[in-house]
Amino acid sequence: MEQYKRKIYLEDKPRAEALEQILAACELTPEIDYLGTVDALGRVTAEPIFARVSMPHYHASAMDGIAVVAESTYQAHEQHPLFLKKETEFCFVDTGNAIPSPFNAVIMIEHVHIVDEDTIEIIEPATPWQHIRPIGEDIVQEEMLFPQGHTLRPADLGVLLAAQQLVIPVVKKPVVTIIPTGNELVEANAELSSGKIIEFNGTVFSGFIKDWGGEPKLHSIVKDEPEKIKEVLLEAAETSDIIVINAGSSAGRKDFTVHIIAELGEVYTHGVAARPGKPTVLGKINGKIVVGVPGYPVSAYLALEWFVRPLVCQYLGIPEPLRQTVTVKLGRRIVSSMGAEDFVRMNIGYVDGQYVANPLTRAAGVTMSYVRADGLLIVPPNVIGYEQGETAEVELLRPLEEIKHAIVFCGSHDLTIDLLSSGLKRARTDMKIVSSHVGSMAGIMAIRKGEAHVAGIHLLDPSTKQYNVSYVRKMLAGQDVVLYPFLKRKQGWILPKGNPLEIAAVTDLVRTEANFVNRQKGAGTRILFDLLLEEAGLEPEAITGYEREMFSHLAVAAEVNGDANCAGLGIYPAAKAMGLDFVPVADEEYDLVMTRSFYESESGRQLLAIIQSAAFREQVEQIGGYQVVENPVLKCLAEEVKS
Ligand SMILES: Nc1nc2c(c(=O)[nH]1)N[C@H]1C(S)=C(S)[C@@H](COP(=O)(O)OP(=O)(O)OC[C@H]3O[C@@H](n4cnc5c(N)ncnc54)[C@H](O)[C@@H]3O)O[C@H]1N2
Ligand code: MOO
Repeated sequence: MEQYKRKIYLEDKPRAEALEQILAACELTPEIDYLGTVDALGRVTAEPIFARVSMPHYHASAMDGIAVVAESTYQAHEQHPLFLKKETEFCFVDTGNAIPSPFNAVIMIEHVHIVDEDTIEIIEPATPWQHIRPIGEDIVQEEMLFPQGHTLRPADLGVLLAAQQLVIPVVKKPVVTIIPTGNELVEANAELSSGKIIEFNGTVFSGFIKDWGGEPKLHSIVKDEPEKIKEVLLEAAETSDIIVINAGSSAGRKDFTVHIIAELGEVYTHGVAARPGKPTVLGKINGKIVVGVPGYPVSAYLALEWFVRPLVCQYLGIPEPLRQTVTVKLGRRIVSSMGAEDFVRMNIGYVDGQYVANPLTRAAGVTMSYVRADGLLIVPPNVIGYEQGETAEVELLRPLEEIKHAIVFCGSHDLTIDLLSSGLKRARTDMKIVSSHVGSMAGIMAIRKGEAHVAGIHLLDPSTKQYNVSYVRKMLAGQDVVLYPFLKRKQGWILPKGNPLEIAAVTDLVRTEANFVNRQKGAGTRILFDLLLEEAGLEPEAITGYEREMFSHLAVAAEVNGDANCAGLGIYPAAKAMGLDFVPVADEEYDLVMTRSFYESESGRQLLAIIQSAAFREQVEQIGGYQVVENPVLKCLAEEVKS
């Protein structure tokens, strides 16, 4: 599209300034919907609402018993029981009954002695209006029940019905048209080919907009054709209150969102000083605000929250909801760029009485990091970051209670952890495992720094040929931890189907110049590979791809799957999962190192009970290449490590 030049340099406008501009530029006057009360849940009142009748609207008995004239009972006393005659001096009433005149008090049936059908005896006087709900005790006719701008909750609907308000003026939900654009986008059920991307941002945006009180209208995918995009934008400006156009916001050859908005209306901002989400476009077409959010999902979700949520709230006349925050200790150093805000997705664990948070990947295309995140650390523009161990405030994306009950699992990746996780969730709906796959060494370090409850490790000591024990004794010396034997699993060569290069030993990698896929430093598999090299008298330089590091067994298998000249080292189930060949090299011991306080805690006991259950063992052994250690005896006791 020759008429539109690439825009290479974006602005760095402070987010608050960009927002202020569009809030001021938004010309919408909220409209009113009149809804039946029963349909008004979650809606925002457009006007103050007053009671049409009182509740109760008559004097009502608050108890089961008898109605009396209080003044005529004053003589009653234990020594001078008073006898009352039915109809003239008392009448029976039940809770909720109207109190007939001239009665003005109720005595509970438990305090009444029934002498015969027409006579009762009381031994205590009643005070005027006791156990009577007077007219308007709850709601007084004409009182204001709710101001405008109130979001109606279930109990609010009860009040409205009781006050005979049957039609409620609520603010119309602002209609937000969402326009996904891109030639590469396809529907989720399409046949996939390289370069095609499933359109899912639109559905996520719709969900957010519903949650915020708007009415999403998801347009079908629009191709990168300026004329088509213009047509859709102009139509959306007619039929909706706010427009969200997705992608085409940065510097690509077909990123012309900004030019089209400028042509059809005006652009206020292209580029905000916040990451991810920087290449956001803010403008207006025919009186309607257009928010051009970047394509990368995480950037898009944040940009939507920064700019679309405030527009929806302004329209509805409600404040923006604030997230709960928690103070955390940072498990890792956080680096941020000066002059821009950084939104860092964080995992939070509750370990040894404090919240510890670690950053997840900052890649804007990794949706799972947003899905897994417990919170967002927002680094202000004038802060270049935080040191490890510093405290910081994190906005929560989940309830704190949920975070508090999570078992923080660190260390080497193993497929059985997912089984353990679902087993735990089945046994205890309030508990879960949060795992991060950082490798065995980093797992031990996390235990040492009090950032995790459990770490899965498989570290072979080349000198003793023994797994894990020497590492725990050395790296966790002086700490209150135990080493729990968990699994035996097969490690071996992960190879393309049919093993075309006929690899069976490390020397074969050199002979065939196979493309090796390594694991990251500190991973148990990496240590095993280095030992194999050493035993064969080889240097890392002899291996093609020694520097190519993957962070999990499955990632290694996925690499091998795509390349007939490839080879990796990893566990059998990863090879099996991808239909690859496997040549066993070692039986390794995958153990769990945990703080003693966790081992002895209720959560720890629960976790070990699942590990030792027959059902779990069966599930694990079915995968193949695994054996759960039966009747395990702790390999390392806290006392040994401590001394
Ligand atoms: N040379 C530069 N390149 C890029 C820059 C830059 O400043 N200079 N910014 C990067 C950043 S940061 C972001 S964020 C993205 C924004 O890209 P666009 O808004 O132009 O989006 P696309 O390129 O069309 O898409 C990017 C990516 O997003 C995913 N995507 C897009 N639409 C959808 C959808 N409807 N559903 C799901 N996923 C979607 C998809 O993975 C696309 O590949 O630009 C960087 N580049
Ligand atoms: O701004 Mo991009 O949105 O950093 O990923």
